[in-house]
Amino acid sequence: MANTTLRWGIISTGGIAEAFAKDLLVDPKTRDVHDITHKITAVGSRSVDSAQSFIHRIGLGPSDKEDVKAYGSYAEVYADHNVDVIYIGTPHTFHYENALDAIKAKKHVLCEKPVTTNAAELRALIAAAKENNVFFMEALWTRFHPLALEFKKISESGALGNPIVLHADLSGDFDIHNDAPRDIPTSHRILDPKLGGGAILDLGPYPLIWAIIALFEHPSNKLTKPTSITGSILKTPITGVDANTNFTLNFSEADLSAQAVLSCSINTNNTGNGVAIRYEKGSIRIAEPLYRPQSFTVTYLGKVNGKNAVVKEEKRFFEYIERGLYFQADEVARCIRDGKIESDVWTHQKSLLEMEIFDEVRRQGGYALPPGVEKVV
Ligand SMILES: NC(=O)C1=CN([C@@H]2O[C@H](COP(=O)(O)OP(=O)(O)OC[C@H]3O[C@@H](n4cnc5c(N)ncnc54)[C@H](OP(=O)(O)O)[C@@H]3O)[C@@H](O)[C@H]2O)C=CC1
Ligand SMILES: O=C1OC[C@@H](O)[C@H](O)[C@H]1O
Repeated sequence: MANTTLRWGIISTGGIAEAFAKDLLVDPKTRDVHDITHKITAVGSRSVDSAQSFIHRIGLGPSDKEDVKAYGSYAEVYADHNVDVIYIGTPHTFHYENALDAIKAKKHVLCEKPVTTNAAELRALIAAAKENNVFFMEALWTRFHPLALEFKKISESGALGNPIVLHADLSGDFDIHNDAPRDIPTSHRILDPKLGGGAILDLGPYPLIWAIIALFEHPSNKLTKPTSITGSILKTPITGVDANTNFTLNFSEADLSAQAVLSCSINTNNTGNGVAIRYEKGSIRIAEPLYRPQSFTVTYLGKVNGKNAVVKEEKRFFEYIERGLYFQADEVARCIRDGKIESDVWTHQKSLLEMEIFDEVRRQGGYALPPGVEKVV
């Protein structure tokens, strides 16, 4: 098969943009991928110095054969004819306007999670992507990991029966209470409500993605939305963002009767339990961290001497070069090559479901973002 080269323009020069750019530069052939190549042709930042320093940090410099442009604005990247697709790594509350600007410039877009601050913004972006005939996807990288693909196969094989209950938590202690000195300032995107701070928008996508794969995507569910969403939020008095959020989803519309119990926190660490899914005939436990697990254990239940017992247990391990952010980039490249405006794996519908759930959990928990932060309501 012919090799397709996708030319990336990177918007912003923060933590995840750097990790993503470095992963893009991992030669696909070392991962046994031969149909696509990724090339970074432009980096845009609010400061040209920052763009230049970013290019240097990711290992592409003036002496490099690659011609990478450093721009002191995002708009110049959208206008660059040597860019096919824009990667957006700005804080959540800028995703809508950055993605819209890129789409209007007829660029394809891969936008960090959470794709927007609410469902209304996302609906507007999906409409804009369709109108401009460009590819648009939320960067839910975990969905593209080989572990997730293998998990899905086993989960849907029928060997375990239908799923019944899923528990998943992703937490991180960001040291929000450490006053002397506070580890993160109140202007940090995790604490600042103007940047969509708090647990639900930042960490919530990860427990949710496992519920989406195991329950929403399960053939017995027939892609029906949760029949109920129940959310509970505990806010931090420091800035009023959600520190501890729990949400429960029931899937009982089609041929499934299953519940997801999900949670995320910014002031304590993970539980140590990862994801646990109990099925009619066994269970699957996925190791932490939920955004990049590297193993899962499948336990099969059966009858031994007439009693319920574990009849088989299998542990599967997965190794990735660097962080594994390139799997989603490969999907983007193949979709664009094939003329698609949407991934079949992480669809617009799934991102929309995610944002609708977060809207409802924030509504029930009383976490409203400051006026003007949500650009479409
Ligand atoms: N997929 C994953 O594993 C991860 C995803 N994320 C997601 O990526 C996004 C960014 O997170 P992260 O990289 O940690 O954030 P950082 O704060 O490290 O970087 C954000 C970058 O956005 C740009 N920016 C534009 N406007 C602002 C503003 N007003 N305040 C701060 N930065 C601004 C800056 O780049 P510049 O100055 O160059 O314009 C900044 O460096 C979030 O939406 C988060 O959810 C985060 C971590 C991991
Ligand atoms: O996407 C993410 O994954 C890892 C977390 O630590 C981070 O806060 C989040 O943005």
